[in-house]
Amino acid sequence: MRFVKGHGTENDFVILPDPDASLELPASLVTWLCDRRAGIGADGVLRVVPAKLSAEAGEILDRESAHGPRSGDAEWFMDYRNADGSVAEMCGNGLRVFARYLVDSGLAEPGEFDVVTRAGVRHVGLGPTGDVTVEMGAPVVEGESWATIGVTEYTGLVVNMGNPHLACVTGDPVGRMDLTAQPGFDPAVFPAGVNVELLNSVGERRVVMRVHERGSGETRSCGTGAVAAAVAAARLAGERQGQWVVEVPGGLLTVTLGEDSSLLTGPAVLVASGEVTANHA
Ligand SMILES: N[C@@H](CCC[C@H](N)C(=O)O)C(=O)O
Repeated sequence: MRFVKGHGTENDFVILPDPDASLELPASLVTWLCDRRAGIGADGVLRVVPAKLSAEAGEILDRESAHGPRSGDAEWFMDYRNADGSVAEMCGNGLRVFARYLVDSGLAEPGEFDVVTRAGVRHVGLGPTGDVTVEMGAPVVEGESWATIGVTEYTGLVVNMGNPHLACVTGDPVGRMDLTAQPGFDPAVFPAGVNVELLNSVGERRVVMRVHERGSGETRSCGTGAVAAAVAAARLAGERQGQWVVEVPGGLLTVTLGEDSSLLTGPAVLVASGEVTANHA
């Protein structure tokens, strides 16, 4: 099996090209690929599938066609899996790395194009090298909820980015928090689990964020989480739009909040490629 390894602000992925849509991805294969000792090691897997060969992508494109002609142009479907093998709707850093892979491998021209994700069609923009920007859609704020870390409870904003987030702005320094275990959360609000972001405001339109991701544990960055964090910080500052810098353990992301949209910009790099023989249980 051919693979490429890449990361976006150290949120890392195993990329699996699947040009004829023949690759099966049982959870056991994904967890083995993502295993940092027994496998390649990653926070998730990105399967690269031609949209026209994927029934799932076809359904998404049909559903989206009402939103405009652009969606029909998407050539590639990003099949994203978390490190535990679970399927997620969307991955912002993954999509930036996915786009970088398409351009670097000659499957897409530098510039702008669309990619199908389970959360819908997403527009990406990138040059032959450098940062990648993703149009992340409109963040949907669905009220407030709580998360617990140890005995401490944090209040946060429920933000739907296609996938579920709870973004908690706090005065407790996030650098000192123990995010090794899944934070407690309200299963009535998040029946399918949640990605939990903890953040401190550290300047004008600048936050420091750590995240515990559903299905992957603590990661060094989360793109959808960075947008959710910017939305929470903006609301607290009485703002709705503008550009926010989100410092994550793996680097810096820029989030631009618009009236009905959001953009995520940051680095996306490919670091290795090779052949792997699946020998998972
Ligand atoms: N790291 C991703 C989010 C990946 C999916 C998430 N763990 C979920 O289950 O919703 C990002 O960069 O957005």
